[in-house]
Amino acid sequence: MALSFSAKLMRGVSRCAALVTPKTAPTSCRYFSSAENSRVLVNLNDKTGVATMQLNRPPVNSLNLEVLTDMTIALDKLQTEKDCRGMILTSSSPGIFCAGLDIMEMYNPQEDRLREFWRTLQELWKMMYGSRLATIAAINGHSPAGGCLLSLTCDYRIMAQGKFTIGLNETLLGIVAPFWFQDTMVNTVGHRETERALQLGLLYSGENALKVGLIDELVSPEKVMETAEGQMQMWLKIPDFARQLTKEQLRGPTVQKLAQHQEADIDHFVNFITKKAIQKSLEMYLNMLKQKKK
Ligand SMILES: CCCCC/C=C\CCCC/C=C/C(=O)SCCNC(=O)CCNC(=O)[C@H](O)C(C)(C)COP(=O)(O)OP(=O)(O)OC[C@H]1O[C@@H](n2cnc3c(N)ncnc32)[C@H](O)[C@@H]1OP(=O)(O)O
Repeated sequence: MALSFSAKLMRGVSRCAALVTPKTAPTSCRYFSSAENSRVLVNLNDKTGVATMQLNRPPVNSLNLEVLTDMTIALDKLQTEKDCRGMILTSSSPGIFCAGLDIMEMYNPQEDRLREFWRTLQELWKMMYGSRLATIAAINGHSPAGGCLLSLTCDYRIMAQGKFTIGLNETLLGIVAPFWFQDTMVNTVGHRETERALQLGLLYSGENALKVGLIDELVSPEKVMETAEGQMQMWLKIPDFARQLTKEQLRGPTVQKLAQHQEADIDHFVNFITKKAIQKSLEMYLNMLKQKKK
């Protein structure tokens, strides 16, 4: 019998439930996952109640099924820690926050895995967008497509200055951002800017992202984490209950919309991605990425 998503989550939680506390760790800092080969590195500072989650899948932190699953498990675990109040999402590879979904998950896919991949992304998005935690994205590098989406699920975004770009560029790959990607963008920058950005597949510079409100602050790369930590202190001055209910009122309807159409959205995604023309577009985009190096 197929396991429900939550059953799979519980299985995953029990597999990685042991908290690892390396001898070198400060006593206030608990490591949920610190092995260098973990795809997601998570630690919780018991003194501040703030967790840090680092994407750790070099070279570009593209999101495959395993990374999405690990993030979902880690977030679930943090949310059940009653003393955890905030989370900073960042990357262990300065220069690349996240290259978005792993295109290899969508290119020549096996249908079962493709379905599981999309469902896991949906679940992660729902958990992140509706999280009881105050969440801040410390965007320390490029953040296209799914990378931009991840940052948009946070309550506040701080990006590193430099040549990095951010945006929902799906149309450049010949694919379409689904309604819940669009909703997240509309809720952040408004309808008109989303129309322009998504149709053109705009990748914004940090300066332009700041102008349209896609990010909240643009700071030098070495200041990204300390700015995130400082900002988090402000968010945590607000009583959790009041902040969480306010977030729920503002974001709940958007989360509910996906929850109500989740199965149809998976069918739609699978039908769309497996079309010959879409596979051709993905192939051309992958070739373009490879050519760029030569
Ligand atoms: C009508 C309703 C429709 C319903 C739904 C239908 C459709 C579904 C929509 C799906 C939504 C999709 C969301 C996505 O996130 S798609 C992914 C989009 N991502 C990108 O466009 C980013 C592509 N990557 C880059 O632009 C660059 O890699 C970079 C992030 C700027 C970093 O540049 P650089 O440091 O120069 O690294 P390289 O380009 O050399 O990359 C290193 C290797 O990594 C491979 N790579 C890069 N990105 C990805 C990726 N997203 N997935 C898989 N692989 C990736 C790249 O090819 C290099 O590989 P190599 O070393 O083997 O050559």
